[in-house]
Amino acid sequence: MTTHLIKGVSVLGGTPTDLVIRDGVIASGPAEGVEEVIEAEGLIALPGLVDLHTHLREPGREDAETVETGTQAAAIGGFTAVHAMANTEPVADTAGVVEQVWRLGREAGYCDVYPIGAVTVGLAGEKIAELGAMADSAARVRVFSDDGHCVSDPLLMRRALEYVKAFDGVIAQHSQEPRLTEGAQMNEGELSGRLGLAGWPAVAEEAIIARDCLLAAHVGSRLHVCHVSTAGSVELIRQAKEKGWNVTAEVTPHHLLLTDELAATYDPLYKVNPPLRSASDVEALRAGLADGTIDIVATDHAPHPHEDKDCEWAAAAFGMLGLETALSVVQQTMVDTGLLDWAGVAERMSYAPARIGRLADHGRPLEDGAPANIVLYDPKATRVVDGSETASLSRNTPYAGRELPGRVVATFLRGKATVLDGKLQ
Ligand SMILES: NC(=O)N[C@@H](CC(=O)O)C(=O)O
Repeated sequence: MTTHLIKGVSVLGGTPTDLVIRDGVIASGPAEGVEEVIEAEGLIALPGLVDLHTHLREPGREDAETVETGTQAAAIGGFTAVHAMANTEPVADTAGVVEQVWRLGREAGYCDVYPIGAVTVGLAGEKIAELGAMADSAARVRVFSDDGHCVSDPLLMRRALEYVKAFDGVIAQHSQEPRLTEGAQMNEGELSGRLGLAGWPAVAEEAIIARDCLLAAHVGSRLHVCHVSTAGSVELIRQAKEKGWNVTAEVTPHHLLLTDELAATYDPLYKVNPPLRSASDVEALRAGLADGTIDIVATDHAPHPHEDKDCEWAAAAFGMLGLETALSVVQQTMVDTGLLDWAGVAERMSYAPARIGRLADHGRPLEDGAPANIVLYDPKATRVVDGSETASLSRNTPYAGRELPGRVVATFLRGKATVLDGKLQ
């Protein structure tokens, strides 16, 4: 394995220093035997990013994404670990499917893949899946989610929360009261009325979050709230944390930047679950992420082939790409606004998601002896996003034509460069 010297890099935005990567770890002592030097003046080194919420689509929808293309997109975005959501075909609700996804990730070699197990069989919300078998499998599943669907039955949710305590698991809930969102197309408000699209009320998200926080506290288990999108949700999570309950939460990059005003274009690129919300929700999400109420940024990378997006709004699939642009959007919304420093970004995009997923080798400070999972990032670069150039198999980025700051220059997975000079290796 190549020994790298990264010269003059600013670790988490601190004073420039040299980093040596030898035999897959960050090495101490003099830079002996260096084979490749990376001049990193002006670049920031962060621990490899960890995504708790990625849709890789394999098995079943390899026309939208495969484990290989999705992890290539992840590496380009600076990620060294992704959690793969369970809504594949077949659903990842057995040890066999999660092991298949885990193995495909290892074979591709761009990024570690940690499969998420479904909470209920077939995501149908009727019967608890084989959570223990998935936890005991080679994939060592710790995160369980029916994402795309809410575990709406309170008794099933209670049982799932109780069940995962045995192996220190967590239920990642897609908080959406189904009866309140039947046929919903976009955020409920004055704009949905004007556009004639069925509204998706904030309370549909908030009612489930409130219920689940109470359930998690009642049984003493771990709850993770997926893609928080409203100001009211932030407030509920704040209250749960004040009470000391074991609740964590994520926000997506798109909910930190984009608003429901974009639905006025009727362009399904902006159709997503949960929907883009109002400017005041965006402000509350940014504040919640800054003060730690929301623990992490997770991409909810949701690739869809063009035939599922290139159609009228009501018929289009929900979801947007996120892996390749996440760090830039976080820079624009949180760092360039003064809400977070780079250490704060490392906490929310690497350390904390690794803790929630119980990952040992990711989300570690860039210290001697730590696995060399590293991203080198140029915060001064800018680019206009080209929607036709994605490592992802799909093209449904909501940022096409938008100028975003920053550029991932290199990504290292256990000392092996997966990206160098912005290009996949
Ligand atoms: N987030 C999305 O808009 N889409 C997700 C699942 C979902 O509907 O939540 C997907 O799998 O496409």
